[in-house]
Amino acid sequence: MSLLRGKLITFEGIDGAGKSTHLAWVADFLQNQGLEVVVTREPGGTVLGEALRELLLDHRQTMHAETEALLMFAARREHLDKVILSALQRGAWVVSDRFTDASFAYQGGGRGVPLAKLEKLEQWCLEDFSPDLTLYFDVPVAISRQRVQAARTTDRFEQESDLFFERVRQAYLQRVAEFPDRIRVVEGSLPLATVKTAVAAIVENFWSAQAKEN
Ligand SMILES: Nc1ncnc2c1ncn2[C@@H]1O[C@H](COP(=O)(O)OP(=O)(O)OP(=O)(O)O)[C@@H](O)[C@H]1O
Ligand SMILES: Cc1cn([C@H]2C[C@H](O)[C@@H](COP(=O)(O)O)O2)c(=O)[nH]c1=O
Repeated sequence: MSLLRGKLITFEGIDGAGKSTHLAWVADFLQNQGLEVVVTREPGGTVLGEALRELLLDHRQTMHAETEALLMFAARREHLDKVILSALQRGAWVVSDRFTDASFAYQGGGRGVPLAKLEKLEQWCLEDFSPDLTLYFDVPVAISRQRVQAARTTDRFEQESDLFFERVRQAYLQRVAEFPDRIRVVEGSLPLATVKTAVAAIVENFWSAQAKEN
């Protein structure tokens, strides 16, 4: 993994936190610095991953919480193999809408899958690999619910209760406390322009630090 020349930036947060809205802008910014940028998402990013996504998000499906966790990590293993590692090895920067933190938040916090089991899966699938920078968009559950319901028909996760999303949010905040150097918090409930300024500051600082190192 030490031969990787590119960087992985991940976007995290509960549904409707504003990740996708800002991800496109970040990809444009990095491209304008002359970088090759690969935009991807989880679950998904590969043919198999997108097929698993269809099943995982389909509100007609029911599955055991640990089955859900295993499918998330299966999709991630494929994503790492087919998209992320090869891109990083050739020097591209990868911007992913969600990655492993989501499994700890949704399957761990939301569904109650023991963290020790998720840690084992993470170690198995990723070994010592982790994102270089994570932007966590923090929003109160009530705001995320309003945004999702206004924007589209809801999927299997989005149909979960407010209590589920409170647990997911708390689990994300626990990840923030655990990985303070990697995960940066963005106040996603502020007006769009203010959020964009905050995102820009984080990404531009990260980019400048990397550019100075090389
Ligand atoms: N800061 C903001 N203020 C007001 N509305 C916002 C803000 N950020 C995003 N939105 C709106 O909220 C909705 C959800 O945003 P977006 O799709 O970016 O969220 P997301 O985190 O990617 O959600 P999901 O994980 O469910 O895909 C969109 O309609 C978007 O325009
Ligand atoms: C990677 C990952 C995702 N999820 C959940 C979180 C979201 O509700 C959906 C993905 O939908 P989005 O609109 O693309 O955000 O999947 C999860 O539960 N666990 C995971 O590891």
